[in-house]
Amino acid sequence: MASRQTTSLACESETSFLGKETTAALRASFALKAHKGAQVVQTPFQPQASYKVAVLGAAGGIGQPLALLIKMSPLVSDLHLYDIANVKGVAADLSHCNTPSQVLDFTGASELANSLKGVDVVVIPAGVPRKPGMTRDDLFNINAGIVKNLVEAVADNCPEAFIHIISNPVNSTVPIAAEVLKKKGVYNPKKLFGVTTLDVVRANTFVAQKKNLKLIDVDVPVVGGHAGITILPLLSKTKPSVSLTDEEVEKLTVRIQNGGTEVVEAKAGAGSATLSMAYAAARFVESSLRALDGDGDVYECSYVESDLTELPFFASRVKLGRKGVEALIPSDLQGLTEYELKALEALKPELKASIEKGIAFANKQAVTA
Ligand SMILES: NC(=O)c1ccc[n+]([C@@H]2O[C@H](COP(=O)([O-])OP(=O)(O)OC[C@H]3O[C@@H](n4cnc5c(N)ncnc54)[C@H](O)[C@@H]3O)[C@@H](O)[C@H]2O)c1
Ligand SMILES: O=C(O)C[C@H](O)C(=O)O
Repeated sequence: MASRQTTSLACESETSFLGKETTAALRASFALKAHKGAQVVQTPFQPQASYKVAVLGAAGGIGQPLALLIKMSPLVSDLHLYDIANVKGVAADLSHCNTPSQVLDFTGASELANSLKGVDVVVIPAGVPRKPGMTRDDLFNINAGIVKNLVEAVADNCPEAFIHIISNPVNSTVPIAAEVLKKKGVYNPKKLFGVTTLDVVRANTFVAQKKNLKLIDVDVPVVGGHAGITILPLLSKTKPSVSLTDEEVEKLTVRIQNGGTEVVEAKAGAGSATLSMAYAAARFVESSLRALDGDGDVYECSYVESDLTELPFFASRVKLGRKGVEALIPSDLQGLTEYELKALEALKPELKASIEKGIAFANKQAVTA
């Protein structure tokens, strides 16, 4: 939950997930030429700063709409799109949007290193999605190796970058990435993030619908991890504070935990959440860029190395700054309801096992030089 309101696109108010100033700048960039009578007036547009963002898995269901949303950010000067196939057309298409960033395409392992040179933020949605009946952990066998290889390349080519891991199972792929970075001697826990923003986006949407609140106002912290019961929305910490019956809490919690499965089932074999995920990931990218740009008031939930519980990785609200995670926010975990405390204890064994599975996988693999 970014401290600036981030829950709705610009249509509802001046403020969008891109932030008020950014939204205004974006509008300006969409209207570079304003017609004033017969005269064409150029509206100058200056990005506030210029950051390079790489998307690995950019031709996929998440990658394409995510690339579009990142292309709309005035904070981005260069957008690098990498995939093992089909990325040339995506980049050609996107490059025709008259927003400031230049788009470059990179196809296949031989172009991976170049896609990462000088990059400030790397977003990784590469990998296979779920089909009905599968758990996120069922993706481990394929996606663990993909994430390992990509993070090795990140370590070699842009070790200072913020790394956003989207590929599932996030509960395990983030610990895998950490181990890979450690083996390469470049691990900075402040810059490695599991993207759990979609859980917050869902929680905000479902609570606002249930309580008939303006979406833009609702902010629910979601902690734990990103799979089933490890997703723990702290409804008692909702802002503005809402009054919910025990039955409402139970129903909302289960719906938020099953949000991904809801989409997987509706798509009936054609993949998992892509559009809402792209929206959520773009919000997290924008928050990271604002933090890099010196905004001192950026907060998001993310799955990071943590000492808030006995688990080495845990999703919580974090303060983002130029150097990555500036602080974990412990206050959300204080004064929990009995329901939340029980759910927090219940999620720990599953999350612990997923973390250990990721670490064990990474440690039995050879590091690619
Ligand atoms: N963190 C979350 O909240 C969240 C939400 C939705 C989906 N996901 C996960 O994101 C991942 C991607 O989902 P999707 O719907 O975009 O899948 P998709 O199959 O549509 O796209 C995946 C893309 O990754 C590419 N790819 C595969 N191997 C690669 C490699 N080695 N290097 C680079 N690119 C590679 C594919 O070519 C494809 O273009 C899945 O693992 C899914 O479970 C996570
Ligand atoms: O549910 C999935 O498999 C994709 C993603 O993790 C989601 O929460 O939508």
